[in-house]
Amino acid sequence: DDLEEPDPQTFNVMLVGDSGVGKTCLLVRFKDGAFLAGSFISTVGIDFRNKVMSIDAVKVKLQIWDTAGQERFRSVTHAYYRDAHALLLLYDVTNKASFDNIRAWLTEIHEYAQQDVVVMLLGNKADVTHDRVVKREEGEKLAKEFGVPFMETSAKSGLNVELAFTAVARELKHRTMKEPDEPKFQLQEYVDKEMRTAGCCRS
Ligand SMILES: Nc1nc2c(ncn2[C@@H]2O[C@H](COP(=O)(O)OP(=O)(O)OP(=O)(O)O)[C@@H](O)[C@H]2O)c(=O)[nH]1
Repeated sequence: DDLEEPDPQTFNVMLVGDSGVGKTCLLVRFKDGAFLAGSFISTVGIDFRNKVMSIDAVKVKLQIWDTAGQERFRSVTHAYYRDAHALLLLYDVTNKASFDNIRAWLTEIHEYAQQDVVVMLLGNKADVTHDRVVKREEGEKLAKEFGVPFMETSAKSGLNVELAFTAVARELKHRTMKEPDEPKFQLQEYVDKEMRTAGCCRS
């Protein structure tokens, strides 16, 4: 162990959204680069995984909390909102109800989370074509209405998974370690730019 190395700054990131939208899969994809196919094991209560990332040569540690989407665990997860620096709010593009519930999730976030929490809306399962019921434009529109950044992801294909966590980590790092004359970090601009350079279709 190198005792000279200081502990990296730690940020708490919480994954929230209805049961089955893919929160656990998104975390596993990000952490292990794998996809949990097959049977769906619903999260019970809350679970977390750490990941150290390098942002502009500065190490930051994300402590990622995977919450249970099921209603019966809501009171457990409420207690964790207060300590969250960022929330990744997911819906499933193949499940209209999960999208319609986003408004209720945002209300809950306003009620329990810190006022300056970073929120990003993610439309997951973007790999699915036939069963898609929520258009990307609808996600964009809702995000705009609430003033939160948005992108579509796929835990299955890996689309934008790294980017979602990196963007949030950048925003949080920027907030805490900003140089005095450094301009404010623009999360949505960053995400759009990264998606363009990755050759991802915006049309
Ligand atoms: N096609 C596709 N399926 C996915 C994707 N992400 C998750 N799934 C599937 O969706 C189901 C639910 O995924 P989970 O990650 O367990 O969902 P969750 O949001 O953690 O659910 P709770 O723990 O109950 O809140 C599983 O069967 C996954 O295989 C994705 O990006 N694409």
